[in-house]
Amino acid sequence: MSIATEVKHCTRKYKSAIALGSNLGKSKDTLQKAVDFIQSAPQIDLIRCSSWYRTKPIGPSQPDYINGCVTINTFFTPSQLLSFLGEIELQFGRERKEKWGARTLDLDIILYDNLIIDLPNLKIPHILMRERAFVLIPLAEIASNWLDPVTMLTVEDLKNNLNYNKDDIIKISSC
Ligand SMILES: Nc1ncnc2c1ncn2[C@@H]1O[C@H](COP(=O)(O)OP(=O)(O)OP(=O)(O)O)[C@@H](O)[C@H]1O
Ligand SMILES: Nc1nc2c(c(=O)[nH]1)N=C(CO)CN2
Repeated sequence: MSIATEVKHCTRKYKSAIALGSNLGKSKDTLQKAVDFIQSAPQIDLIRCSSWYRTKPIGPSQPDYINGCVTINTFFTPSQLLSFLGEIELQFGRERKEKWGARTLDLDIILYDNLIIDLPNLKIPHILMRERAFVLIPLAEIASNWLDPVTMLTVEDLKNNLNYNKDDIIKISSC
């Protein structure tokens, strides 16, 4: 297990997994454009993009989501990556209203190398990743062997441990 309270400066690229979600507006277009944005950053190389899934909302009553995941190699530190993703969310008109409420775009850092990051505004691995089918199913498609540094289980193992209704998460298209 590798615990880091912060990575101050990257002298090499680190692998990271990002979850994307949207349930307001033209969600699939938004997500596709967000992937274009992510890969246009000089500090980022896109490795893989999962399929897109239509998923039932967890939380308050709201429209279905489109969800997916990407893996990247990046020179961004975890905090720089969080700021970069926050800027993209804002560009797509994201407003923070209610917790777990509807949003045009949500970008979460799920994993960053094999590091455990515990900052006030940033927890990696994402604290809810192990219970979210809408994260683990797309992520297992593109990074099944990645080890969660907290449980030392692979993404595939975590996915297989999930209890979820198969009708609540439907693959709709490739990235
Ligand atoms: N791994 C992470 N990825 C993205 N944001 C994170 C992470 N860990 C902590 N945060 C913090 O979570 C804050 C709230 O995020 P956000 O508004 O997207 O929450 P949410 O999408 O409603 O809920 P959830 O975090 O459960 O998906 C962000 O401002 C960020 O500082
Ligand atoms: N299906 C689904 N449900 C959610 C999602 C999401 O991306 N997909 N995001 C949430 C808050 O981040 C809350 N609930």
